[in-house]
Amino acid sequence: MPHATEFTPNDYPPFPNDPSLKTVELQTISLTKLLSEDASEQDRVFEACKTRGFFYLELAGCESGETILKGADEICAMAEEFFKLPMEQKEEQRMKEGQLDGYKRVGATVTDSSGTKDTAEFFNIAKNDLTLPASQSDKMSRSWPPLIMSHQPLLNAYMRAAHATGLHILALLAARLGIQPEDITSRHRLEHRSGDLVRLTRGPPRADPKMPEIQTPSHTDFGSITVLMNWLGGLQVWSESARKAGPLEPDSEGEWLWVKPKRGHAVVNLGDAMVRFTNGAVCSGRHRVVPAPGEQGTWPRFSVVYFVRPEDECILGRLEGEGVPPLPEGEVDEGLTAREWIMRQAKGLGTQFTDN
Ligand SMILES: O=C(O)CCC(=O)C(=O)O
Ligand SMILES: [Fe+2]
Repeated sequence: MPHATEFTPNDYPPFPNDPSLKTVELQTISLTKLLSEDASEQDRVFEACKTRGFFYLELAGCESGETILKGADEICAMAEEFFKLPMEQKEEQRMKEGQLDGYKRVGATVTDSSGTKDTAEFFNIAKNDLTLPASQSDKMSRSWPPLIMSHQPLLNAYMRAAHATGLHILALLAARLGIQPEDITSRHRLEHRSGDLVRLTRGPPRADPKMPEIQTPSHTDFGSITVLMNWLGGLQVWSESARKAGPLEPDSEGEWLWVKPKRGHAVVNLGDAMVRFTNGAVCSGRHRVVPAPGEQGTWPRFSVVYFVRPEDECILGRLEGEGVPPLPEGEVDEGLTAREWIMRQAKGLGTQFTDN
């Protein structure tokens, strides 16, 4: 029996307690402690970012954390409504060539070199549009559906909290690497154009108990830092930390490990831009999404992701800092802008921008 209301996290069964499911051990970092400049919490986050590039962020106890925690539930209820709209209405919001925002239907992305299609749909909502004051709605890059516009205050508050949280973490990593924190913050100004967005994703229940359908294919995130809220299992990380970007297949021996969802916590991970800025001092972990294991897999899986990305015109290259390794003799940065990098990676991930 399909579930009539799909996003009901209080009804979800727990992640299975099955020793054959290998899970990853991630550090749990308190946002409240980070915001109060707790040095040992900063040490732990720095360590997590130098190794796997993934950690749990405990959200309770501070205003921005509570905004994310409560906001994600409300945004997810909205996402359920959005994905229930007739396909023609969703397709009106289709992501077109050269765009990062909009709707991507099931199957628009290939997940492997033999062309297997993805099974999740997502909707990307642009930070630059939803954080505009109401008097400037005419400056929006597209006409967002009424469902989104009626939630603008919620999305605006969420985006600002997630952006500020991400930047706080990036700035402290910079400081630990001897990079001027302003060298990071000046490249991620909220009002400036960037590929920042909220992504709402819906993956269907597991169709085949053995073969995991791929909801989101293997990738590293393109931007600087990602704040992910999810309620069901399904996210997996590649066991070997790598510092090389690029879809689709992992380039090292290893295996997929489940990331257990943890109530009250975001999953935070670094993206490729931070690897570039730090010339590999920190890691951008490879991950993918499959349907949740066990009983959890009978539910559709939703996630709400905020991507903090560098400003469009920012050059992705090594920043100066005593903890940042030098480029090899004779090597220079490619000089790509963040926009060029993100568009290139989005294409490489296999997103097809076709009408069919
Ligand atoms: O849905 C998730 O849990 C993560 C999705 C993801 O990795 C992405 O959209 O980049
Ligand atoms: Fe991702």
